[in-house]
Amino acid sequence: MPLVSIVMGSKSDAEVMKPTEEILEKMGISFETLVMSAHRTPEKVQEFCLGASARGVELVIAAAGGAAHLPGVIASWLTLPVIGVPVASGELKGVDALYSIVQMPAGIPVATVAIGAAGAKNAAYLAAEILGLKYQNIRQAYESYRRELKGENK
Ligand SMILES: Nc1c(C(=O)O)ncn1[C@@H]1O[C@H](COP(=O)(O)O)[C@@H](O)[C@H]1O
Repeated sequence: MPLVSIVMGSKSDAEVMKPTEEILEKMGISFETLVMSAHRTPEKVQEFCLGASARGVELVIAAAGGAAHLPGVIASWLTLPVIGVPVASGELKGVDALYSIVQMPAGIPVATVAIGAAGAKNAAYLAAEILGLKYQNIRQAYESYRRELKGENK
């Protein structure tokens, strides 16, 4: 059973989300990667959301570009933490996605990270921080990464 669901609006977002998968793997966090769209496949989104908690999912990382409603719609169905990753797709280069994801109405938060590669990485690190509150092995893996990072930047 995966702890984290990485959900993206299109197969075309997959490349951007590779670092997220790599970091989760490194931290020993089980995950699944799914493609679904609040616009194109709304029933699939609903089905995913209704079943997520029962399947043991504890956190969702949702990536989308353009009119990026997917993270917010997922957050509206769930009471699990949702981290939103704005993808730079199309003419507005991710600023459209950033604004769509970050400007949620009060009560339905989406923890929004930066556009693109840095955001995709930070989504995984933030997931490790959140899940590390409950899982000691994840906390240790994340703390070990932070020590490494400090060493590299001395
Ligand atoms: N923002 C959304 C949603 C959604 O929010 O439900 N569904 C697809 N998309 C985004 O459309 C962009 C272009 O998709 P295509 O490359 O498939 O045309 C992608 O970045 C996707 O995340």
